[in-house]
Amino acid sequence: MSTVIQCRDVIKTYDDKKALNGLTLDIPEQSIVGVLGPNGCGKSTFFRSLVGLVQPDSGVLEILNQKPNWRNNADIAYLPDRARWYPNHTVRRAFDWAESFLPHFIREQAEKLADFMELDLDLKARGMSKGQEARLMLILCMARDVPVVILDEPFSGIDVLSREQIIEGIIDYLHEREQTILISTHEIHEIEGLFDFTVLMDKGKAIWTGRTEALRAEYGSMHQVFRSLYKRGLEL
Ligand SMILES: Nc1ncnc2c1ncn2[C@@H]1O[C@H](COP(=O)(O)OP(=O)(O)OP(=O)(O)O)[C@@H](O)[C@H]1O
Repeated sequence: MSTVIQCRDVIKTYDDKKALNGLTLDIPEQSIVGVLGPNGCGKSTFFRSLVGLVQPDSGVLEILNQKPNWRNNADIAYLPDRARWYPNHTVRRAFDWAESFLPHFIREQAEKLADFMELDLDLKARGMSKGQEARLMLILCMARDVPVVILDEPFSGIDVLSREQIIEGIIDYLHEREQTILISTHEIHEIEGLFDFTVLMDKGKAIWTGRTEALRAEYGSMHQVFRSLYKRGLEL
């Protein structure tokens, strides 16, 4: 299977802190990838590097067979952590904006997802709960027909019941599409069934990468995975 992302010995230092400390991994195309690890292990820095928002100090990083650059960002949907929407815009206006400015945005798909996630098109961002705003941001990425979707903690702020409902629905939706989807999350126990492929990070490195079924076969439950692989215990 061909790879869509390749990283070799990528290092990124902030002041004297190594956010990425020799990150090496390959991500196969058309897979749903969980990028997991404790707070501060470098997940967001990895994602920001993939869209060119962060320049690594050294190492090799390629996405869609190119170094990250603004031109191939048209083919990547990226949801940053802590993303917010313009307070005065309704969901409908956000979709108008996305239709004009986001390459490969499919409005019909966005409206289907909004309906499915019970997000009223007339709701303004300033009147939204944290969870409703998180749904809007998720839809703006998921409604794009691009080869790579990168979601940095897309479920934070969404309550457990809604999260389960949304996740169940998007499993079918995602498996119908020929995209590579990277998702970082701390909600591991609820969504581990979603991932074909898992990257476990710690201290700026990938400490395990591979098919999720191989991870389970090697370690058992995700709980056991984290007990075995993270000496600091369960911090997710
Ligand atoms: N702009 C920055 N300036 C200084 N340090 C930073 C910056 N961004 C990240 N860091 C540091 O780099 C390390 C990795 O941060 P990063 O946000 O990539 O981790 P993370 O795995 O996404 O964490 P979390 O799960 O808490 O979101 C942390 O120690 C963080 O404090």
